Amino acid sequence: MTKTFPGRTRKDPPHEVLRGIDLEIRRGEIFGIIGQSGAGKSTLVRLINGLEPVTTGRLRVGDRDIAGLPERELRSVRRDIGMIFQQFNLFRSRTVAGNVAYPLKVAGVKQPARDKKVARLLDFVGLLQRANDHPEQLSGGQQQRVGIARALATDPSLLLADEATSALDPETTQDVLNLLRQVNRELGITIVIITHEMDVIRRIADRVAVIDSGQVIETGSVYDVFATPKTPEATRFVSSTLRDRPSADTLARLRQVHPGRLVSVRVQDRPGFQTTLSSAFIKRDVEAEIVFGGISELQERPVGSLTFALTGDDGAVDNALSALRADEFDVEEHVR
Ligand SMILES: Nc1ncnc2c1ncn2[C@@H]1O[C@H](COP(=O)(O)OP(=O)(O)OP(=O)(O)O)[C@@H](O)[C@H]1O
Repeated sequence: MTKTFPGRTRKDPPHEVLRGIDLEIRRGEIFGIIGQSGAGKSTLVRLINGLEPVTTGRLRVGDRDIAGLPERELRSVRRDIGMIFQQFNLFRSRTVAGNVAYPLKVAGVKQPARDKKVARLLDFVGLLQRANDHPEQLSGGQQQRVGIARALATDPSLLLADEATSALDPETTQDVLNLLRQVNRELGITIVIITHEMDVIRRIADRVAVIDSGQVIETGSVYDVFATPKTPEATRFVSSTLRDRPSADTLARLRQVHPGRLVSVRVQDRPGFQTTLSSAFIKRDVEAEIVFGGISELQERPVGSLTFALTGDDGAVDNALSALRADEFDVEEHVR
């Protein structure tokens, strides 16, 4: 699908914000959408939610094609979608319980069924004791928990989280992500999480799409995108969280203390990875010293990269690198 906004004035050209978007989000998964500010993430959320019409193409939510649906039917699509936001968007004048009760009231749920449901939701998010407090008496993480309880009130099958942890500190972020995982695993709710932080994707998502300038430039399992990013943009996002590649400053420092050629090799989850790697150097009398690196685990498989200073005959180093590349090792030489 595509989305184009008209120019602000008649003279301004139309603004094509999303181009050729071709995505499938599967029922029951946690799907991450990552991109820089302005990439078009929020617009995509507004399309999925039926708040903005797509310009061309099709958009199916569940078993309904929502492109071109009349407002009345869109409302019923929206009832099946919960939303949480960066700034929580709670009513300040209502209590915690009042905030969670609100969508139920709108849906016509009468007391005492409403009170019962609110209590169950607050218990689920761990805030039953705070039911009568007002949002400003709660921490940011607790306010987002209220946001989650409110989003779940109408039993949606899809939850859209737009930068839901961007206003939170790292520890609180982890708590909220744990709660979202619980929502997904225990209640079977599909979650679409929009973020500019690769760390959030790494911690929670099953699959991810990287969007850049309104296009999906990469999509796949979180492991695959982390282990073998294919575009410079995805590589940048991955490095921002794994910190497994030396920065330009670090490279300059490494060059001062290590005489050899500096080469980074991406870690792969395959049997004999390390043996094959080291024997490629040993066989050719190339000395390979690890000078930088980071290996971590993702979905219980190793990811990361190792940077070597290679010393030996120049031709032998070239041979070793060619042999590794031929064996599908991802090798990057840091040329001066
Ligand atoms: N109603 C609109 N009319 C015209 N242009 C719009 C409209 N809404 C969004 N845009 C433009 O679409 C582009 C993408 O915006 P969007 O908010 O979707 O990006 P984003 O990836 O969510 O970024 P951020 O994280 O900063 O919100 C921006 O250039 C924005 O100016």
